[in-house]
Amino acid sequence: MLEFLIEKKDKGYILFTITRNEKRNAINYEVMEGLQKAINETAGAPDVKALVITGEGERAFCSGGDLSVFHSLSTKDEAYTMLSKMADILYSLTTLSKPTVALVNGTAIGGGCELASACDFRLGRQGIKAGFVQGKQAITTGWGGGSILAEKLPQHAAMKLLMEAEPQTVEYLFDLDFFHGIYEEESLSACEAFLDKTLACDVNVLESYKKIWINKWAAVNLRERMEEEVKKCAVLWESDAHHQYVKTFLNKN
Ligand SMILES: CC[C@@H](C(=O)O)C(=O)SCCNC(=O)CCNC(=O)[C@H](O)C(C)(C)COP(=O)(O)OP(=O)(O)OC[C@H]1O[C@@H](n2cnc3c(N)ncnc32)[C@H](O)[C@@H]1OP(=O)(O)O
Repeated sequence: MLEFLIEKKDKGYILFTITRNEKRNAINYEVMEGLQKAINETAGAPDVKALVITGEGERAFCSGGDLSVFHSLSTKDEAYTMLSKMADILYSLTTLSKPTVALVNGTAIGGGCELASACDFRLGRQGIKAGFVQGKQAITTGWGGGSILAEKLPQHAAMKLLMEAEPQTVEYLFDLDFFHGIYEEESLSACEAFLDKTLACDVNVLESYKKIWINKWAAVNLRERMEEEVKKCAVLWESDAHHQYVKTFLNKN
């Protein structure tokens, strides 16, 4: 069964859905490939103006890395290979030439929050929670999401989220400017209403504006900072404390 869906919508955007509800939309290697494909298709299609990312069902947007797959990565070097692969994808998502939306329809945990941070806009469904919980798992954001968050949020807000490592309510995250809208209606309708005016603009206009931020992120060496973050996480990954967390989670479930 395919672990993701890429749909071109009539309103002029591509919808990427992780279809692993039974694993709370955790990211494995297949989802990584799918995400890169959706990014490339959005960039390459002249009639596509935006990319929207979401998760199947209502339970989870994305529960981060698939621990049932990644638990086999025990050394720093093994972890680095996986972490840097996803960091490359998140950088290409961050710097995609068109606007991007994380449609956070359910819980977002760990790498799920990194994925959302890489999007230009984040919409959260009423009642959901999201958290950069990596700190409670004896690691840090391993896909470069901490550096991305530092570009998107004021310093105090980004630091608080990363250093407290707790799932927080959508209202709390809206107040910190992590979410740009809270919705109660059906997810796609809420997203289309949010994007309505943007999708009415010419694609060249959208790309020109997006370039302002792409240039800024290049000037502040975002890619290099993400790489440093990945390397630091890879070192923590091989600690006993992190392996113990993963073992406990997998045994509990
Ligand atoms: C690895 C990269 C790293 C980074 O660089 O950022 C990270 O992403 S670290 C974060 C890793 N993710 C987690 O620790 C999240 C773990 N999951 C949860 O805390 C919870 O599942 C949930 C997301 C809060 C949802 O809770 P709930 O709705 O109660 O579902 P269950 O816990 O019962 O899970 C159902 C089912 O899904 C499996 N599952 C959930 N998350 C993952 C995951 N990340 N990887 C693999 N499998 C996952 C869970 O094991 C259950 O499976 P079954 O028992 O077989 O039904």
